[in-house]
Amino acid sequence: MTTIKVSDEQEIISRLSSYVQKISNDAIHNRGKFYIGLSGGSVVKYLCEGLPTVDTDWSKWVLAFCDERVVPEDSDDSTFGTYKRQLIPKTQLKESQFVVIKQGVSAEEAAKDYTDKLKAAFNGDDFKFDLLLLGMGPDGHTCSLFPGHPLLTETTLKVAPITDSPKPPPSRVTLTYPVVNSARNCIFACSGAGKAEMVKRILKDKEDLPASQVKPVSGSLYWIVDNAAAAHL
Ligand SMILES: O=C(O)[C@H](O)[C@@H](O)[C@H](O)[C@H](O)COP(=O)(O)O
Repeated sequence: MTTIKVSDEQEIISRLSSYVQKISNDAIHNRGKFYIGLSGGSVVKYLCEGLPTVDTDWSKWVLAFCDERVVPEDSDDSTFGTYKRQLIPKTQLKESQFVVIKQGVSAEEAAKDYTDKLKAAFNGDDFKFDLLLLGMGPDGHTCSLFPGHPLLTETTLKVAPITDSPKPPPSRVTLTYPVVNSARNCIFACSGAGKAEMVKRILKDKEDLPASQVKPVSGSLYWIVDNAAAAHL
C-alpha cells in the first residue's frame, strides 16, 4: 500500500490524473484495452476535472462503475448521468464505452443485468479491472459496502443489489470484494477535514472498516490524501 500526501484538492486531481494516464497507457500497450471502474461522490469532481487532461487513446477505454445508484439517468443522483453530462463532452469518450445499469428496474434486476453486461465487456466471468477509482465515506464505506452490512461478506455475487443503503439514495448496485480485490490497481482519493478522522482510523489505527478491506490480491493499492484529510496521520 502506498500513501501519497498532497497539499490540496487540486493536487489530488493532478496526481490522480497522472496515475490514470500511466495505468491506462500500460494497459492499452500490454492488453489493448483499459478497464476502469468509476465511483460517485466527491471522486466525480476529481475525474471530471482531471481526466480531460490525460494523454491516452480514449477509444480503448471501457468504463464501468464501482457502484451506481438505481435512479433515472437524468437524475442528479445518477453517477453515470453526471459523468455523461460533465465528462463525456470534455473528452473523446463515447457513451457506448460505458457499462451502465438498466433503467426502470429494481436493484435486484439492475444487478443481474449489470453482471451480464460486465460478462460481455470482459469476455467472461473474470471481471479484472485495470483500475478502480474509489471514494471513502465519512463512515468508512467504499463502493456501496457499508459498515455492518451483510454485503461485506458476500463472496458469491460479483455485483450485488442493495436497497437499504444508509447513504441516500437507498437503492444501488455495487461490486463486491471478490471483484474489487482482483483489480490490478485501486486508488482512493480523499480530501478535506471531513475525512480526517476516518483516514486516521483506517490508515493509522488499522481499524477493520469497509475501506480497509480493499486489499487487491495481486494488485497495487494507493491512497491519495490531502493535508486536511491527513491531519491526524
Ligand atoms: O455512490 C456513491 O455514493 C459513491 O460511489 C460512493 O462509493 C462514494 O465514493 C463514497 O460514498 C464517498 O463519497 P464522498 O467522497 O462524496 O464522501
